[in-house]
Amino acid sequence: MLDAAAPGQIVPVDSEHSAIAQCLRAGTADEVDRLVLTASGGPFRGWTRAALDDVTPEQAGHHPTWSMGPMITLNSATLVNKALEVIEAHLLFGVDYDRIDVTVHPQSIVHSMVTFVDGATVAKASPPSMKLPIALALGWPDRVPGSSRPCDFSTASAWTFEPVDDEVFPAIDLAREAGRGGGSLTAVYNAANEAAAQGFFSGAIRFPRIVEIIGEVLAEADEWRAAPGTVEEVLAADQWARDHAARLVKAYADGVNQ
Ligand SMILES: NC(=O)C1=CN([C@@H]2O[C@H](COP(=O)(O)OP(=O)(O)OC[C@H]3O[C@@H](n4cnc5c(N)ncnc54)[C@H](OP(=O)(O)O)[C@@H]3O)[C@@H](O)[C@H]2O)C=CC1
Ligand SMILES: CC(=O)[C@@H](O)[C@H](O)COP(=O)(O)O
Repeated sequence: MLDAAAPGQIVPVDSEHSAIAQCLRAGTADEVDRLVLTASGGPFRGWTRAALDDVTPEQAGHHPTWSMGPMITLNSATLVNKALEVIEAHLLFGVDYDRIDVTVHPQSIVHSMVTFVDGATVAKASPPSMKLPIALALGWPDRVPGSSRPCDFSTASAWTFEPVDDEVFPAIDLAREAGRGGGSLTAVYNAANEAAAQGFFSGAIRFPRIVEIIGEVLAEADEWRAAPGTVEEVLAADQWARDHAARLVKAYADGVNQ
């Protein structure tokens, strides 16, 4: 898709990538040091790995700051949403995985940031609403007046940032590995997640198994490391990963390591 698009033809709508696109206006491509994606941390921020074993689909369906559909809400809870956003940021902005960070910002007001080579970090802030990024994408590169209410600095508020707990939430590390691996591995990651998520929604597997299954599918995915020549090859990788993840879901549901 990136190869087929004309320069500037793809305008991001997702709040994080919209924020990065806005921050990037503050400098040249050569002046970019790091991209910093913000994550709410989801409903289970601060939980232990053991506590996640008993999470229900209903609990995973309650996002702390955004009202979204069931799949992206579950992906936010596993941090797979942020993992996919890291992959997307790499593809959209051409920045190496080593230079894309994630920070947990539970208030979801700073939607992402760019750090430049002189040490300046430019952040994009607005109350959590998709109206602004959608309006900006429609009007791009012009801003649409009144598309969202701005931050209110007349009352006290605190914006906090903390590191991701990669031990409890390994989804982002796995995505970086898949991205660095190249080929169709990121498609494998996405498809394995979708199949494992269905397993969780149906009650076949526990919550932490979703990301464990992604890791297990990726560990067997060496045949998909080659750069795909056609869309059909990507779809074949997608189907292979869905089938493999579904087999793992069934094995867990049948009692192995559940
Ligand atoms: N909601 C938000 O604030 C944000 C959403 N996004 C992204 O936007 C997308 C939509 O999210 P959201 O609106 O929250 O999700 P919803 O679950 O509310 O909506 C998803 C829609 O996609 C349709 N759909 C799902 N699978 C297929 C398919 N195979 N073929 C055709 N239609 C399909 C569903 O149809 P049906 O109802 O019939 O199943 C549904 O109408 C996601 O990719 C999400 O990551 C990104 C940033 C923010
Ligand atoms: C609204 C939006 O753009 C989502 O991507 C949202 O940011 C997801 O929240 P998490 O940060 O919890 O993944």
